[in-house]
Amino acid sequence: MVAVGLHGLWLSGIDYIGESCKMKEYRNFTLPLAVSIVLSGQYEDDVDNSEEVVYTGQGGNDLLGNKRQIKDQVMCRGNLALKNSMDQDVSVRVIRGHKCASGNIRKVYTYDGLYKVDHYWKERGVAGFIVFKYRLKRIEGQPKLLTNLVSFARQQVSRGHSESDGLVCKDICGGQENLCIPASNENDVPPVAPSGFEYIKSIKVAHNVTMPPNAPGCNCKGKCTNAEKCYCARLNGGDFPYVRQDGGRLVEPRDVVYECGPRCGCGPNCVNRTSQQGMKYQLEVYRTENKGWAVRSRDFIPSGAPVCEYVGILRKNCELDSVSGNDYIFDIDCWQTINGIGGRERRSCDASTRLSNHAKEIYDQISESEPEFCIDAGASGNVSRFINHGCEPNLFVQCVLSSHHDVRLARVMLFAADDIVPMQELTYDYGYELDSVIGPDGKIITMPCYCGAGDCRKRLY
Ligand SMILES: C[S@@+](CC[C@H](N)C(=O)[O-])C[C@H]1O[C@@H](n2cnc3c(N)ncnc32)[C@H](O)[C@@H]1O
Repeated sequence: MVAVGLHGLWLSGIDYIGESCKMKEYRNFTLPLAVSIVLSGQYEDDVDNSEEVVYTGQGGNDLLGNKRQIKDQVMCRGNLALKNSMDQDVSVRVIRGHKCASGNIRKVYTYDGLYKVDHYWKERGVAGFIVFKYRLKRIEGQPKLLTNLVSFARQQVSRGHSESDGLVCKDICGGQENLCIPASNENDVPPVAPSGFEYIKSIKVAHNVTMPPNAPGCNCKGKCTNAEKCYCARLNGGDFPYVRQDGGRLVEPRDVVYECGPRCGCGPNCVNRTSQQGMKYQLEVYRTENKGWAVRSRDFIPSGAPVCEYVGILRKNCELDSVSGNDYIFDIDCWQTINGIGGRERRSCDASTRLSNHAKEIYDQISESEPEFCIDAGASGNVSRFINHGCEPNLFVQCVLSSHHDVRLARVMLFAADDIVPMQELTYDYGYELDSVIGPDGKIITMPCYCGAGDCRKRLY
């Protein structure tokens, strides 16, 4: 917190601008002036109701012993600073410390927004000594406060679901995934559960789509480790796309990731099968105010980790022309992305320069400027069908080839673009070009974006 400038003091819970400050900005203020407080359960007299906090002033507390009040507090330093902030209507940052049950991190801190001190008083605290009390109220119009849902246990929110507010379904996947996926709804009255679709764990292929034969594989045994000898590593440009940390993390986005497949000699735990291991993070579907359903994680997700595959029915795009109103179509546009077609942004690694002969034969057949195939998760899909678009997303789309090498039918994986803290909405960039969606009457269709990002372009398409 000190390093990022959120709270400037290592030990004290009230950070303030002191009386010696000569900066012009504070010329007209009475100093000291509080700028941030940390609520960490240190004071026995603190009351924390999330949006409203009663904060105990500083001093008189046996910080090194049993943390109890051992003498009266005095109206100076941080205590005076909080009073001055109230008198001068200056907002204060509130940071909460959450105890971690395990791991090396003993406490996780969350920045919970700006509050204003609206009242202060003096009273005899629980231990019989004078303490100052400050009532702070959270300023309205800030993003919803999630801290009361968050109880960190080394990068993880409790996996029990019964305590989660608004639980409407214990497991939308009915036990199909490695972990259950609860759904909660605190927005509708009465609170409904997600419906109108069948949960499927893996891709189903439409009857008129023929999957390519299995691609040749590597001769490695057990786990692939030698990038020079491994055929699949060579397809990836001579290295493995994943590092082993946390069970496999993708180092960077690529045009295509070639994973080991059915004809490879390695076993199921090879790092080059990272996207084939199933879901590892506790995801939750929840109802939003204006975007329908959304997905968040109750676990911390490290950058580069696989989150889920976009699963649905693998269909020919030409079949969909007559179908309108399906919000769950994912075009497999890997080839178009590799070639920067239709405004798609090319990625840094150019896989097309290092394709196997087998893959090149397939690529030579592709002349389409529009994707031929898509994944339709309208009627059948997995949790990814609930993930919304974000203009500053925390997931990215990665095409993965594992059993065959035909990019038109690549698997679509979502990976963490950044470290993702628990309870943050998961989003990816849907990649629509503005004005690219045309209605049956030939007119452009637009859709507002409510992702809430600072840089939101305000339209999904
Ligand atoms: C694949 S679905 C995502 C899940 C969807 N919210 C639901 O309730 O099932 C895509 C649809 O969600 C909505 N959506 C996704 N991202 C959005 C955003 N940033 N702003 C507004 N609506 C969004 C749009 O209706 C979009 O067509």
